[in-house]
Amino acid sequence: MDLPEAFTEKMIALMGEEAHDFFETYNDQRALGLRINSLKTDAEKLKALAPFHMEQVPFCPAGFYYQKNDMPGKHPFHQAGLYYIQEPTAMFVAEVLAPKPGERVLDLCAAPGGKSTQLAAKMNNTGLLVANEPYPARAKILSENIERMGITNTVVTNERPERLANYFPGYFDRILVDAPCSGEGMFRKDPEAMHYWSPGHVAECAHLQAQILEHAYHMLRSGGTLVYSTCTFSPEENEQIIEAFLEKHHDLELLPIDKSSGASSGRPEWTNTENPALAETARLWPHQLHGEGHFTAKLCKHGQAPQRKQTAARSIKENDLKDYRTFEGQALKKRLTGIFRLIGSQLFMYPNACPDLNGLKVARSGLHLGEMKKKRFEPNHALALALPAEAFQNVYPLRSSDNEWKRYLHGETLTAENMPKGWTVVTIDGFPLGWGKAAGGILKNFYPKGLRRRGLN
Ligand SMILES: C[S@@+](CC[C@H](N)C(=O)[O-])C[C@H]1O[C@@H](n2cnc3c(N)ncnc32)[C@H](O)[C@@H]1O
Repeated sequence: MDLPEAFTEKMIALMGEEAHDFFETYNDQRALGLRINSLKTDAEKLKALAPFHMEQVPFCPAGFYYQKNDMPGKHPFHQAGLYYIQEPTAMFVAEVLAPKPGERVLDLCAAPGGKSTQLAAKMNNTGLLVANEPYPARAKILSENIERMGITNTVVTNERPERLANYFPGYFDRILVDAPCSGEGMFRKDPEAMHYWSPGHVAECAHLQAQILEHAYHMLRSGGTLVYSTCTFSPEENEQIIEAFLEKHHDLELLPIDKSSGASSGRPEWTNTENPALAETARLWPHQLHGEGHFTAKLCKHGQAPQRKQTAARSIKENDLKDYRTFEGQALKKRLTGIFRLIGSQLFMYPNACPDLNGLKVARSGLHLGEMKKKRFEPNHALALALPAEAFQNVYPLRSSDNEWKRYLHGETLTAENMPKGWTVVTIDGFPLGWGKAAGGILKNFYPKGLRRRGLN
């Protein structure tokens, strides 16, 4: 691999003899990982059903290495949201933030959603996760991944961090800043990243990272935890960012990170002050474990944090849910309760802990239930993916061992003789894949047009 010359020179200056082992990894295959979605299944079930070779990632209980020929992205279980394909060292970060059910959590730089989907699973779909991404096209991908994984406790915002900071001062229990970076850990995965790399780009990223962290600081409550991470090796974007952040805010303290599963200490000697506390940060190196590489710092805020009074989001009236309730009575076995909100004709169920989101650019507000049409309700794909098969009245079962699922994911009509008329959830080996509507011996296909054929033969 033709690494940028200035990059190799810099790494040799920093690492000395160790640089040899580090550069050797660029001749190896990159590490491939998937993380099981604990909201839908577990390792035992997936191992029994899926034809993949799964080997435990040591620093993430739900994480597994797979082999190139497995191609889990092409398996229908991917569309059913049973796992997220994620670079293994990236899985370390949400383990360090370790959010708990019921908390208020912010993922400030969230697209495409690897870490957000992991955080939501760790929160067991409760509390409130705000997953933010400033670029609209990337926010859309993030939103689709939140939907695929059946996540209902998450609001996807499409905002600049400064606007969110005005809205949510002192609000969050935990914040993740998985910052845009120079991506030195991405060179094996995405060789394009090497073309963007330059010492100037590293400096630009460092400048942006410091700004983003400032906004995150203002949104963290007193006693709250902030995790900062990058997928790059440069000290300017890692230890030096944390060094400056600690100097600016004396109420921040670096917390220790468990390194027993292969992470190593941050490098205070790569900073100006050589603050020994920086050794509490963690580096995951590709020559020390199987993965591409990450940096992670965990901080606690001790000082006071001014807050803004938030108004809780209020549900629309039960009377206005009539068409939805009619649909629900026919299609679901359970009655949903929560904060129902209409955005235009689209009906959502907000996360229970959600404030009203007036004034924010929101790409997804909790569970998208469907659309209120004239005197009828049409369910959204998100609803099929958010509930287990047992929650639906009518099920059209497909098996991954047959090829029928390809026809469904391609958008074709399926035969449905002797099926009860109406909304039906299509499952793959017992896991919901999407909607169909049975009538006259056929199942009309409601798999979203935008998702059809994507990544499939
Ligand atoms: C390293 S990626 C995040 C990866 C994501 N956390 C995941 O695990 O899938 C950084 C993200 O930050 C976004 N970003 C860029 N500039 C930003 C800014 N000023 N504030 C917040 N996010 C920004 C990028 O568009 C990108 O999606």
